[in-house]
Parts: sequence; structure tokens; C-alpha cells
Amino acid sequence: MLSEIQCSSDKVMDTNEECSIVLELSKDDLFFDRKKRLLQIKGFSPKERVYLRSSSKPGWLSATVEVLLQIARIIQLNEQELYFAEDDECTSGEFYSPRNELEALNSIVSLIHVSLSSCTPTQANFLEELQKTIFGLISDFGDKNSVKTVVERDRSCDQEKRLLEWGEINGVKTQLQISYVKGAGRGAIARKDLKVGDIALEIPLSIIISEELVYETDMYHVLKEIDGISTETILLLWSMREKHNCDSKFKAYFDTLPEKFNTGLSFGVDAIMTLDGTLLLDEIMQAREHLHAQYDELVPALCNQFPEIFSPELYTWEQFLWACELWYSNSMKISFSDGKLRTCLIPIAGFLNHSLCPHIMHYGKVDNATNSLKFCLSRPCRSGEECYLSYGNFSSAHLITFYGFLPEGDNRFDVIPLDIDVSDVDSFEDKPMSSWTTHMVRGTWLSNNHSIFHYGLPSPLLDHLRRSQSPMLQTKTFLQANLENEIEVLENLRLIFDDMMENLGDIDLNHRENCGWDEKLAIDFEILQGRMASSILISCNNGISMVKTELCKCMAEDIRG
Ligand SMILES: C[S@@+](CC[C@H](N)C(=O)[O-])C[C@H]1O[C@@H](n2cnc3c(N)ncnc32)[C@H](O)[C@@H]1O
Repeated sequence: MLSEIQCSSDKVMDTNEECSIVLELSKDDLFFDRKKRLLQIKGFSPKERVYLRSSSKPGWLSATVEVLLQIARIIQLNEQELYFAEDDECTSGEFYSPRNELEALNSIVSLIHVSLSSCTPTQANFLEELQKTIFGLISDFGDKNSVKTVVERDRSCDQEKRLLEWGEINGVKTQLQISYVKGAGRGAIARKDLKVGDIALEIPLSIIISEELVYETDMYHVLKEIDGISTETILLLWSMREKHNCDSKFKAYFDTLPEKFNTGLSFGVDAIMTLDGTLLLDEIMQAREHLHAQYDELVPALCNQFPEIFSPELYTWEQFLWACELWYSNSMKISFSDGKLRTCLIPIAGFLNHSLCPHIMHYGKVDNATNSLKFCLSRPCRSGEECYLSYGNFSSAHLITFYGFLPEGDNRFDVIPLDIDVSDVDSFEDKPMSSWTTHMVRGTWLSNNHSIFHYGLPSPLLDHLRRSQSPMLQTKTFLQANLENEIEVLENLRLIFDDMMENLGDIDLNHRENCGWDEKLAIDFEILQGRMASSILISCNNGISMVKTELCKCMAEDIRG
């Protein structure tokens, strides 16, 4: 979903020879205090004016870009990225996440765009040079972080082509064609080179499936009388019947939908057993229980009372699960011109696959002027390349449960939440920075700071554990009591992850080759969680030895002293 660009440009043009761009952290930002602190650590204020110097000075461009990017990255951090953001000086070229980097670079592009609308020709030269550099950085970043798609040219896409033709008759404008891609079903491939800001796909409102459609049906008169029924459930029940309607306006769309979705919701018994000891097991079991309860409460009664509307052979548990998987894996939340957020199915856009480094990041708002939904690029996509969307900042457990895949690459939203009571310790501290209400860890290979007092582990967690262990100590100092406290903190953390590794058990990779799709996914998740847990154990162990070395030095000095 579109997050407001929080940088603003005052468009202050200082002289004819130079100009400046203002990056400002919005006072309304939910994490204003934390971001302000991070900015200050790096030597910036929440409202920073960056001057674009004369191009005759060598190196002005890269120095300016570096400053702009450091500030924009912090402004664009989301809550989880902020939790893991290291509060030490960040080395240049470091980034927080692909999402954050693309947001930061695109926010600078927007500022340049605004400034270009009211500047002198000399200033325009600076700005255009800067813009070219930022576009170059976006393109390089995409190249480095993208996953190569293999298009399966031998598989026919006749139904998909029919849907595209139907869409174009109804006003769809697209720069994408649909093909099968290895490991992900169908995907959308760029027909020509597309640049930042280009519209890859434009879908008119008239072919978007949303709640309004159901209001016109006989089904709605029955469903609206049910207390507390959500519009999502109404849509789900509607799609179970509409799928079989030969006269449906959306027949071409329903014809392209798979008979089976293969998400975590339809994992078989063996896959579920494999998940024992993983975080994914809870996620899948909770979701399945919820859906079973919903079905049992609603559907048999509807079939009994209104069999002419809810025909029992169309409203089986299997068909209900199919519809749930359809809506979970293919729907998008769209903001309409009346300000309402609606969950919708969007024909053709539904072929866009997810990537951790997507081309399209913002697509959730109807354009009032054109009455359509536009999918614009935040990074370039070359002709023949698969064009990816961001489904959201989801963990791999969520993506497997509701979408049925594990994304390639480092997913920075894969965290292990820790069940730690934060109430008593942080409440007596009046430091705003200590008030995280939940704590978590992630693979420590993602951290750049493995030195003493950091160990690749998140600072908010370590600070919390230090304080709860010994509230009165001055932490992060080389005093004996503090170092002893530090060792206890790391040993306690190590215990949690020793247990986790034990519960995960051994993984049989040879067995994986002969498994079905669901067991394969379950094993891959187990491997991922094991990798995360073992990286944390390594960090704890390395940390303990580092601290013990310091402790020995400290005690030796005491003896000498
Ligand atoms: C909105 S649909 C995208 C089109 C879909 N590939 C198809 O053939 O209909 C979402 C589904 O695509 C697949 N998918 C999306 N992104 C993927 C990825 N990065 N890797 C593997 N499968 C992916 C998953 O099956 C997911 O449930």
C-alpha cells in the first residue's frame, strides 16, 4: 500500500548557481522520536537542507547523493526495519532492506521532480544530473538484488491470452504479457523496456471484482441479514457460485484460475508433521481452525435454508477452501475515491508475482481522473524480464500459509518473535527509545555489527535483557559487573535457541527430493528457521567468548591494581 512520501521539498533556490533540497521527517510519523534519534546519531536533523553544489567541484554529486540517501533511508524505515536498524554510524553503501532502499531512492526522485517544476535553467542542470544518478542507482540496485526468471516458452497460455483480449476490449492498458515462469505458475513479462514511473498496467474500475457486485445479487438479500458477516466472507461465498456461472461477466477471469491453489492452508498430514517445532505450524493451524469454524457455522445452514441460492454441491468444504485460497493469494486492498478500502480481485493484475525487490510497490489507490488502477514502476524492467509486485512486508511463514511459496533471497521480514514480558522492566524507564512492546530476532548474517555489545543481535532486545537482568547497571561498559551481566544475557538467549534447534530436529535433505509440493515447502521452511536459529547461537557463542576475554583482562587489571 502507498505510504505517503514523507520528504518534502521547500524548493528553495538559493542563488542562480546552486539550489537545495529539503528532506523532512514528518511530525506525524508514528516513529518520529526513534527516527529523529537515528538521524541525529548520523549527524542530521529531522529537517535537513542539502545543497546541490556547482558541478565544477569534483565529487559533488556522489557526496550529495550519499547524504540524501542516508537521510531518506531513515525517513522511510518501517517499524520492523527500525527495530533492527543499528544505531552506530552506518558505513556508506549500506542499506536497511530492498524495500527501504527503493522507497528512499524513489522519494528523492519525487523531490527532484517537484523542484524541477520551478527552477532556473542552471538549477535544472544540477537537478537533472542528480536525477540521472539516482535513476542509475535504482537500476543498479535492482540488477544486484533481482531474481532471474526462467520463462517456460513451451507452455501455452491460451486462456490467459483470452483474458488479456477481454481486458483490452474493456479498457485495460498493458505493457505486460503473460507466460508460465519456472516455479511460480504464470507471471507478467515486460513487452518492452520500462522505466521508473512508467505505467506497466492500467485496470479500469469496471473490471475490478469488489463488494458492489454482490449487492446486485439474490445472495446479498440473504447474507445481509446475518449478524456480523464480513464483506470478505460475502465475496468468498459469491465467488464459489460465480466460478460456475457460464454467463458471468468475469468468465474469462474465472477460466484462468487454477483448480488447486497449493497454499499452506491445504498442506497434507505429512507436511504438517514435518512442521513440528516450527513457527509455521502455529500459523497454518490457527488459520485452518479459523476457516473450519467459519465454514461449519455458516455454510451448512445456508445450504439447508436456501438450497436454491447455496446449492450444496457448490458449497462443499473443498470449494470453500478453494475460495479462501483464491482470496488470500490473489486479492488486493484498494483505496477507492470515496475513501473506502475494499478487498478486490483484479483480473490480469492477478498474474503479477511477488518479489523481495519488486518493480511495482505502490498500486493501491484508484486514480480519480481516469477511474482506473495504475501499476507504476519504482524500478526499471527490461523487455523480456518478469515484472514483480510487492504483496506486502510479509514473513516467509505468512507467504507459505496464504500464498504457498517461499521467496528467493534474504527476506528481512523473517523474524522469530520472543515471548518476553516487557511490562515491568521498560515501564520504569522513562527513555522513549526503550519502549518496544515486542521483541524479536532475525538471522544475524543480516547485521553488519558483530562487535562486543552488539553480536549481530538487535539493540532493543539486548538493552531490554540487560535492564531486566540488572536494572541498576550502567550497560555497555567494560566494568566487571557489567561484563558478567552481559554473559548472563547471552547465555539466557542461547538457552532459548538451543531449545529451538532441538525441537526442529534433524533435516533429511535426501528425503526432500521425493516429496510432494507441500512437504518440500515444509522442509524448506524448517531449513530456514534452523539457519536463523543457528546464526543466533553462533552470535551468542562468539559474544560470550568476546565478553569473557574482556572480563579476564578486567580481572587481571584489578589484580595488578
Ligand atoms: C497473485 S497470484 C500470481 C500469479 C500466479 N503465479 C498464477 O499463476 O496465477 C499469487 C500466486 O503466485 C505464486 N507466486 C507469487 N510470487 C511467487 C514467487 N516469488 N515465487 C513462487 N510463487 C509465487 C504463488 O502461488 C501465489 O499464491
